[in-house]
Amino acid sequence: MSYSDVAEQRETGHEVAGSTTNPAGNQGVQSERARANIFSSGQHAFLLRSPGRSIQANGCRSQLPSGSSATLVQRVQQFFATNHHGPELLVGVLPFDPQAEDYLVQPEELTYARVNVTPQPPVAGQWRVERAPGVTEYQSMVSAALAQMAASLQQLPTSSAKQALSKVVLARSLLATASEPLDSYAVLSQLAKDEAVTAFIASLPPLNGLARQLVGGTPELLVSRHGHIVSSNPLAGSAKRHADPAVDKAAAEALLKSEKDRREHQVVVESILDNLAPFCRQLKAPAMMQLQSTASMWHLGTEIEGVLKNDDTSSPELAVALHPTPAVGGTPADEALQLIRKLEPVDRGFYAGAVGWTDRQGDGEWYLSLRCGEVCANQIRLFAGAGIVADSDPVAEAAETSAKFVALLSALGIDEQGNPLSK
Ligand SMILES: C=C(O[C@@H]1C=C(C(=O)O)C=C[C@H]1O)C(=O)O
Repeated sequence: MSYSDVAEQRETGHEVAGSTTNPAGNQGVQSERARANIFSSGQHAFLLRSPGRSIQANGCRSQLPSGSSATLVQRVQQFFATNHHGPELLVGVLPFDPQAEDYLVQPEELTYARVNVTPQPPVAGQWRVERAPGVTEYQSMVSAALAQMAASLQQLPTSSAKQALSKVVLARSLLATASEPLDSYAVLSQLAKDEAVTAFIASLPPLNGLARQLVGGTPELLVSRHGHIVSSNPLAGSAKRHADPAVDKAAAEALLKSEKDRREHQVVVESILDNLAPFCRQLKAPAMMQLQSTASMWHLGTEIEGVLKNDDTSSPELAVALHPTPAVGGTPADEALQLIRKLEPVDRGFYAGAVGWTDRQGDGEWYLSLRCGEVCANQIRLFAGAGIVADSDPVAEAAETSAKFVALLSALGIDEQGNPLSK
């Protein structure tokens, strides 16, 4: 039985037998304490809890040989063709940069049962936060991107204006250092309070012998494949949420009407439809973009669904075809990528890449790794980005990145300066 079958049964309320598999054939859903211990023990661990589905994978039975996105489909195919023992599933992370190396493993054991997470106190103690780049530098990066877009448009004859650089997503990062080691599971437990997001923890390749994990709560589905159904839920165009319901509603309405945000969103939808079309015999997206929200942000969103032409098209193949979408990269993708490499001072690593799983049948789910941080010992590096289009305002774009940091910073119990949040 594939993961999709199990998840489908869960969703429809049927009892699921054998929700945990491991080599000894043992069954059982772990206690939350046991789960938290796994995440702090340094062994390989993976947890993905989306609004409808959960998957938890512990241990590393074998690692998929790492490589760039160009070889992912072939490596995954080869893996399932030659590995016959253990769970028929790979879980892990794809980097933002398609030329960088991914990190996927076949776990020792799997749990599909709904993961309930009890909020635990965020890390206590003192924090120091360093910005890279600083806010003023970020605004200069946005101005540089705007200049590049104008130049790109000027260099092309009017008939080719569509090929000009029209969107680039620029990110900034915060390195937060605590006075004691960080507990990724406690950070996840705070993020998971927001039922609108897909909460995740994924082990990353160790750095200088130290265990690292990516922990986050993402609102965005890059792509999923269940049987012959393909789904994607791109978000682009954002506004901060407000405690006052009237102000919050006004912010949402203004976002829905904003010509600049609608254009920013449309670019993403078009790119996804163009890239999915060759794989699909049916493909549909609603004519109108919708408002979608998390606890701290409003977004413009579109739910895209397609029917595959060929059942051999796997979820890694679809993820590679789409990534990086202009929700996290830009358009044209290559030019945007070059500009990101040139302007951003900190390598994105696995931020704005994807986190997810694929099984032997090719089913799988890949979420964009957003609203996340890379945890190592007593540090966490956070990233947040904003889509820059022709009439972007550098000050407003910097403010948008601050708003996107709120989810993670609140989970840590601090503000952007590292001061404790008042209760
Ligand atoms: C890049 C991020 O978010 C992406 C960019 C968005 C935008 O520019 O409006 C909205 C959602 C995400 O697709 C981020 O959260 O860091």
